[in-house]
Amino acid sequence: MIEPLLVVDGISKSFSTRRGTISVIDEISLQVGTGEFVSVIGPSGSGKSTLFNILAEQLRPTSGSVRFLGSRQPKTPFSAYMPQKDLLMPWLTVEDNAALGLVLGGTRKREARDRVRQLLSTFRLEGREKAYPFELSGGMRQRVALMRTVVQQRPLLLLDEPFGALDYLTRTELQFWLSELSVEQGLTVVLITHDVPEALFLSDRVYVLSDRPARVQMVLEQPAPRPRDLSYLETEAFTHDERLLLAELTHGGLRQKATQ
Ligand SMILES: Nc1ncnc2c1ncn2[C@@H]1O[C@H](COP(=O)(O)OP(=O)(O)OP(=O)(O)O)[C@@H](O)[C@H]1O
Repeated sequence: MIEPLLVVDGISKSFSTRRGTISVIDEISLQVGTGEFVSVIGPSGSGKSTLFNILAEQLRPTSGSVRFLGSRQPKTPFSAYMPQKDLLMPWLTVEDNAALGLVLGGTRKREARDRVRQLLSTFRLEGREKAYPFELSGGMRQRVALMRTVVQQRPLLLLDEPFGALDYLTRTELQFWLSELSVEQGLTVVLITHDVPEALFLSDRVYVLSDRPARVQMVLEQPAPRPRDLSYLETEAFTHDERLLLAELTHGGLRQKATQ
């Protein structure tokens, strides 16, 4: 039994607006164990970012509970969050951009740079530490942004569509790399994605959300050992689950819309 790190128990979230109260999340429960890779996939506008903001302790649920069970450093958040956009500062070098999260959290610049340098080869950025963002490819920029998140050594990583804006080949290359990295570094990850193959390829478990208000519509376990390689994409388990998920997300969504 994998030690649970995050336990989300029946959380709901609603917002008061001028047009009344809107319910965005409805009784979502999920669990993430130490070292697990979990994906959350759902239709656009279903409430994924709201869920992430709750997991990142930026928002409180209206009801239900979120428990973080791993130990955290005093006064630091439990998770490190990588948003969709890389948010690299154009005037900072690769190493200073990667160190920024640590520096903002109070680590001295020198120590932060040292920690970043130890990760440069893992993130395939050796020799590029003095480069500026405009000198980097899209894939490199995302690796810098991910390094900024990983170097903080928080118990939980929250990745919000990290490869959504990249071209197909770069995205695929980074998915393979992230699969290896997450196992090598023992990362515990929750990933938001719209990309069905990405969710299945990377994850131990995929939570499929319904249209708003988001409920857990389906949970797909992916028991094949990680990291996976190209051959996993040809397995019967993968193609079966890919079809199932696509049907759920398209037909399920359409069915719901038709009855609303
Ligand atoms: N602070 C807020 N006040 C009112 N409504 C909000 C607020 N935050 C989010 N919403 C609404 O909640 C719904 C879900 O938004 P959210 O950004 O969580 O969806 P999402 O699944 O991440 O969308 P996408 O996939 O398009 O990024 C939207 O209808 C949004 O307008």
